[in-house]
Amino acid sequence: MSDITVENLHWKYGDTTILDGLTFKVEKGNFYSILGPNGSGKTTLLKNMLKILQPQANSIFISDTDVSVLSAKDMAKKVAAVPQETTVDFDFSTLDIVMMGRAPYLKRFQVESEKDLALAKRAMEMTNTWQFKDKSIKTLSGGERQRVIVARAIVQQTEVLLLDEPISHLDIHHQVELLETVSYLCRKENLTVIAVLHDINMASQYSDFLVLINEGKIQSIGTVEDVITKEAIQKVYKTDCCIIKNPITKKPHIIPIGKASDN
Ligand SMILES: Nc1ncnc2c1ncn2[C@@H]1O[C@H](COP(=O)(O)OP(=O)(O)OP(=O)(O)O)[C@@H](O)[C@H]1O
Repeated sequence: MSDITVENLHWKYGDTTILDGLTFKVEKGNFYSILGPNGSGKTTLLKNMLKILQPQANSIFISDTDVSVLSAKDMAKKVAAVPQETTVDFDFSTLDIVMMGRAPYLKRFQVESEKDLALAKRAMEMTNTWQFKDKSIKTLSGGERQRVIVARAIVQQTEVLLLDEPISHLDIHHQVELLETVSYLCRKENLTVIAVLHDINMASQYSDFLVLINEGKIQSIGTVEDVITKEAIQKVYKTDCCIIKNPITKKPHIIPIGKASDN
């Protein structure tokens, strides 16, 4: 059974159609990357899935539940998110920020337990952030903060993790570390991951499946070999490329050659 179903999802900003009847299914426990050019609607899709933007009824289902009717607290038990912008304005300790991931499970005025602290420690060790636990979140670098927000998402213990360009501020070491952590969660904890990525080669290496979006529509969905084709890159990104097999992982690896000609 599908874990997430998106069915004929539309979204407009004013009179401008951004999502134009998106329909696709996501299978539980897999790593999906969403690819597509700037402005194609990837973040708008994620915001609908998180109910930051209110989706129309019967357009997004998680484990057969229509998300449009879920309360904020119930949503937070099902879906965790790592947003594109992770700046925090408050002077909280890093550990406090991660512990906020437990909020959906606490009753009013209830304080966190030893179990909550153990979950936070585990998540921070997985993301290599435990050493920052007493530091103010405001003093961390962009990349360090990103990993802390991933730890907060992990302690939320949801079925689904959505990440919007999670590696855009990270150096290559931390990009690999973060994607390996997320892949590990998929495999070991049956977490369903949907990540918006711009780096096609990283997406190819770490994803089980890809969803390619163009102008608010699904261009293609499938295995990395199905989706990463010369023709699709040329059509969607207006870029000529050659595609080789990564000699180690055997996954498709694109090498851009130049801007595609207009005809
Ligand atoms: N609040 C808003 N009001 C009006 N238009 C918006 C708003 N947010 C986004 N848009 C427009 O919606 C379109 C899709 O934006 P979205 O952020 O979903 O694209 P994206 O695929 O995530 O792009 P990128 O790769 O550049 O992050 C863009 O044309 C954008 O300008």
